[in-house]
Amino acid sequence: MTDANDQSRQVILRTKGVGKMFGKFVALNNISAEFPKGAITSIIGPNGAGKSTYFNLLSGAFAPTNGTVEFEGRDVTGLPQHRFAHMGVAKSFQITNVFPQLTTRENIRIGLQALVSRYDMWRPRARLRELTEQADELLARVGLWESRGRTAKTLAHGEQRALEIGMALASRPRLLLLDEPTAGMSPEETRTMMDLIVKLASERTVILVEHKMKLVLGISDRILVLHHGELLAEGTPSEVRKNEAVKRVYLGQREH
Ligand SMILES: Nc1ncnc2c1ncn2[C@@H]1O[C@H](COP(=O)(O)OP(=O)(O)OP(=O)(O)O)[C@@H](O)[C@H]1O
Repeated sequence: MTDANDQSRQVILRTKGVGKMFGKFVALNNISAEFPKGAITSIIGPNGAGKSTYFNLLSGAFAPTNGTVEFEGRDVTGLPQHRFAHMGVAKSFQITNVFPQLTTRENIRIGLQALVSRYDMWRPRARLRELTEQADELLARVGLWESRGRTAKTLAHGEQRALEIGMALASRPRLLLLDEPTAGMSPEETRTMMDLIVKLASERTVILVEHKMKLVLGISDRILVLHHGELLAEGTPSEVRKNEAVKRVYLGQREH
């Protein structure tokens, strides 16, 4: 975790009064929040709270109906998704998004190849060697180097999610957005994924969506709590844990 004073000095992402309507339904209402650079910020809340909708606004998948999104001090509201990727924002989804027939290494290489310029077509062999080295480095970082020759479909669910994160890292993002990275995982896979997130956060900012509060309390620098599309609470894990409104929302839920 980073020092609290450092965090307050630099903000990588900010939303000002963002809202999202689906027809007449208000999925998200007037959310203003700041995401400190170099920190892990988790967005939590019960089912239907608006977490995924907020995630989609932060990653540029949706434009907000109202309000603005700023990345590194620049207004990026409504910019197309690929512009977010170019600026240094990468994301991974709840649903695993790997190429099942390809090997683990080939999957990562595809992520890297997306960054290849036309010039590289003239020196394919050198480029392939370079890509393979970079892919192996990324595979090691997400704990999959030993599985580099396996086809992705034979990997366990947790390993597929790690692979997807490896693919997201190929663009060397400054901000990594993760939507429920432990969804559907066993307790052991969940622990491995949490360790990986902490490791990755030492090199870049991480924003995480999660509906199980307990899971993120130990690893987050800051927590935002959404409920019925509103920002119910925000603060450090201990502040949020003590918050009466948060306790009420989570009370009686089996898994938190
Ligand atoms: N495309 C859409 N069209 C209409 N309503 C939507 C759409 N997407 C989300 N909603 C509604 O907006 C509200 C917030 O949904 P959202 O998926 O953001 O919640 P969530 O906190 O991520 O929930 P979960 O933990 O179940 O994934 C829900 O009531 C949902 O039904």
